[in-house]
Amino acid sequence: MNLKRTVPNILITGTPGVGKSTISRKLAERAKFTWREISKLAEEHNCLDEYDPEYQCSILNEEKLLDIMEGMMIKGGNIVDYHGCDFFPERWFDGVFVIRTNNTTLYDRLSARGYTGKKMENNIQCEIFATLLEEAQSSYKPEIIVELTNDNEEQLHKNIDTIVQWIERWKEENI
Ligand SMILES: Nc1ncnc2c1ncn2[C@@H]1O[C@H](COP(=O)(O)OP(=O)(O)O)[C@@H](O)[C@H]1O
Repeated sequence: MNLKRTVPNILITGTPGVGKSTISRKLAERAKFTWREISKLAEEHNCLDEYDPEYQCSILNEEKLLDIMEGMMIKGGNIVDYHGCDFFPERWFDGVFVIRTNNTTLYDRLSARGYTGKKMENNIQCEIFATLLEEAQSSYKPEIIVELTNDNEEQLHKNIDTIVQWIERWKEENI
């Protein structure tokens, strides 16, 4: 059976605070795609295991979450938003957008969110070392990865336009 998608699936990834949710929400409205917010899906479907005191967050039951999402991803038109990307099946995604933010801006955004201490430090380091970009590069083909800087409102609008245009181009090339 040929299950070729007629609209792409998109992954929006990056360090917490870079603007994944903001971009995903706006993009879902513009492109009429479905926003699959992993943290919300995990909560709704009981995919969160015990609390990790070091990282100050609940541990995601990845296997369970992937089983739940499998059916959602078949038709395309999904925007998946998560601060990790290596555990998803590669075949799910046609485009992987890695969102980046400069460290000072990220620090301010995470402070406003109440992050302090080790949690703040880990996230800033994650951005400094481009951890998510590297993770994307080791998990997906280079031609489907796009890195976008998201420091201010102007860039936010530009990024949405860039992804909308990318979707249109994908459709022209794949239908
Ligand atoms: N391009 C941008 N310019 C200014 N503020 C932004 C921009 N993108 C996101 N923000 C703000 O930064 C904070 C973190 O954004 P959010 O989308 O929640 O990040 P993430 O989903 O990656 O954790 C929010 O307060 C959001 O309003």
